[in-house]
Amino acid sequence: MTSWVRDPAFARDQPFGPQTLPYGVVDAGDGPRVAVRLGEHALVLPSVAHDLGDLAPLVAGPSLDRLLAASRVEWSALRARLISLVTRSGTPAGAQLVPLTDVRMSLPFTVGDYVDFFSSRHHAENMGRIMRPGTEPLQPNWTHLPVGYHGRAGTVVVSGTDVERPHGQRRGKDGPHFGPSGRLDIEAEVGFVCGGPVARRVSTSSAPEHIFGVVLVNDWSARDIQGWEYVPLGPFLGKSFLTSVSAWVTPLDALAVARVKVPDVGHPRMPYLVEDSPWGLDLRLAVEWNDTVVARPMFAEMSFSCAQQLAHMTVNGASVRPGDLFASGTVSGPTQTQRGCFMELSWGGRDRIRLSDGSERTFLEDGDTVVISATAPGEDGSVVGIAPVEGTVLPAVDL
Ligand SMILES: O=C(O)/C=C/C(=O)CC(=O)CC(=O)O
Ligand SMILES: [Ca+2]
Ligand SMILES: [Mg+2]
Repeated sequence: MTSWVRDPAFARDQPFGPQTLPYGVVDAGDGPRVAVRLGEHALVLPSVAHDLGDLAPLVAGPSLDRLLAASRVEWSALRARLISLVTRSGTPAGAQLVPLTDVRMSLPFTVGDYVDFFSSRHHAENMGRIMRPGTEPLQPNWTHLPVGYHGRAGTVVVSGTDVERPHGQRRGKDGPHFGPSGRLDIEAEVGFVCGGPVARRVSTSSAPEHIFGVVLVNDWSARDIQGWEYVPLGPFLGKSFLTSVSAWVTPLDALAVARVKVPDVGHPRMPYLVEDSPWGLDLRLAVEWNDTVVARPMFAEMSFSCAQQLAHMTVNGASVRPGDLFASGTVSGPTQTQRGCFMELSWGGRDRIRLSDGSERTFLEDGDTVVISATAPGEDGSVVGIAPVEGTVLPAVDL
């Protein structure tokens, strides 16, 4: 039986086949509406409200906020209903299936609190070697807890938003200078979108009740601003100017087959960080710089899982609520071509990175475009996609 959806990209061997079904918010000229991605099309969900029955109100609003505020039971029920709807042969009455080229995407949910972790051992060690030569690359806390900082939720934007080069202070030989960043960088990360009931002290085993799904994150970073400002309190203006996320949220349910154990850290984890079932994820990222793939970071290398990060974030009594977003930290692997930022790829600006047009780079130039994409293994040999996150650098404004 073939599906009523006629789109060659809506196939199980393609990232956005019926095994994925990510949610986003599209505007096809009649305002923002919740949709599910089918290959290179968006199915506008209010148009099939009749088939969604009692679950239709979850996707009736202008964002994913109501869906996020529901529960894992409802998320799984809606997904099951959608799978049967998009794989049947008969077109549902009223179904509005729009090519992605005809819609404008918006930020799919209202971002609550935003946290950025630092859970790649390779990234942490490389940054230590580059930024703090001659010292131990890992701080003594690193293997014991997922190091992180609270970021700026209000500057999280949807994929496709331009990135204006930020101004700021940086270190100079004769004291600090002010001006446009000369070391604008990316950070390829995986973001976890929270949902479900407001909760505190979330255990690793109940973390999936509070994690709706996954996006890709580009944590744009101005290394010169960061290097001058961030001791001892951590990143501030060097990262708060913009953080980009995918336009589509891949449900955690789509990643069941991709679950893997996180690597050992060399000693037992504290009890609140022990997992009774593994929540590492085998996501394979690709970083494209002006059409050249410059890195293929492996998320399975991350030393702390999303469940451990959420457990840690709430163990002190802090609450998590729908719309909160936490990012994994830059995803870097052990090899040179698995590094998730240009600071590492160029080793602090020492080495030049060659692009396919023959040009060379260390950090971002005005007009450059970066696209981060990812896939994961799905059921029965299928492939699950995490929608790409893309941005183009604009020159700094005149101040
Ligand atoms: O180790 C450093 O000096 C700096 C590290 C970062 O900038 C990384 C950060 O923002 C967290 C992460 O993405 O892993
Ligand atoms: Ca980061
Ligand atoms: Mg940022």
